[in-house]
Amino acid sequence: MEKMKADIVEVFKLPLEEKKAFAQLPNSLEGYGQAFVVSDDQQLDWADMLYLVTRPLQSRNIDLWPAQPPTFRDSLSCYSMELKGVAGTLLEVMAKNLGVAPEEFSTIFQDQPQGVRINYYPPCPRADEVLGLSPHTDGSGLTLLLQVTDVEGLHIRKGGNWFPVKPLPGALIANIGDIIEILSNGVYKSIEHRAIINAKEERLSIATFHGISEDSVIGPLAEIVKGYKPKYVSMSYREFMKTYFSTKLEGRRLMESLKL
Ligand SMILES: O=C(O)CCC(=O)C(=O)O
Ligand SMILES: [Fe+2]
Repeated sequence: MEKMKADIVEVFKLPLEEKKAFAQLPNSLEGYGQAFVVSDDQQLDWADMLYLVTRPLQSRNIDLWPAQPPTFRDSLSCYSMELKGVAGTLLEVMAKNLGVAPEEFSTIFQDQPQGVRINYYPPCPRADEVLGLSPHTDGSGLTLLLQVTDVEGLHIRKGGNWFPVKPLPGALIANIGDIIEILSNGVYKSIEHRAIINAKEERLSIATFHGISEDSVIGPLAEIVKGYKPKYVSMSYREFMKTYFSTKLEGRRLMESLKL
């Protein structure tokens, strides 16, 4: 964890010319760039990011993994493996809580697809006028978030109010994503969150998204719905992701639109 943190700080210190070597390609989310640009006229968030697919292993696009600092690729591989373990354990516990057969959950989360997004928020003297990351819920199953520095910035929304989440050394924050909310028929709720900017200090965070296998269908699990009414529409994972990425981040609007 510490090695990953140290290396990622170095990556964002690289001169722009070097960062361009792993820049996002057109129509791709992977690489270095800006978060969630879906239209030319939207107001942009005050952040740069580096998004890399880490699992399944054959999906890795190593050319986009920064080659500097020299330990970065190893640190990320190792971090990815450790977090896969943590996510797997949490998913098992959630399946148990939901009364779902562990096999059913493990089939959906087979191979544990995983993507890592490193967010870099530069300081801004007019910090109160820009947002680091607009309010949103994650399109993942489960997100494990690491705040790299001790600069505060993450807020979660509960009962209409925003609450800051203080960075704790060595701690990961587990955020439920939209997919678990749908699969659990709303028993687990995906958490609305945002990131704010600091006037003087930069901030870095690493969000590790755990998704489901590409061919899955997302919908409330039959074992959970039983005699009750499903609360969400079912759709293919591909269709869900297409909808997620073509919608501007806007709190829980997408999730509300998927409710029956
Ligand atoms: O920077 C943060 O603390 C939040 C990042 C986040 O929500 C995301 O990458 O989805
Ligand atoms: Fe998020």
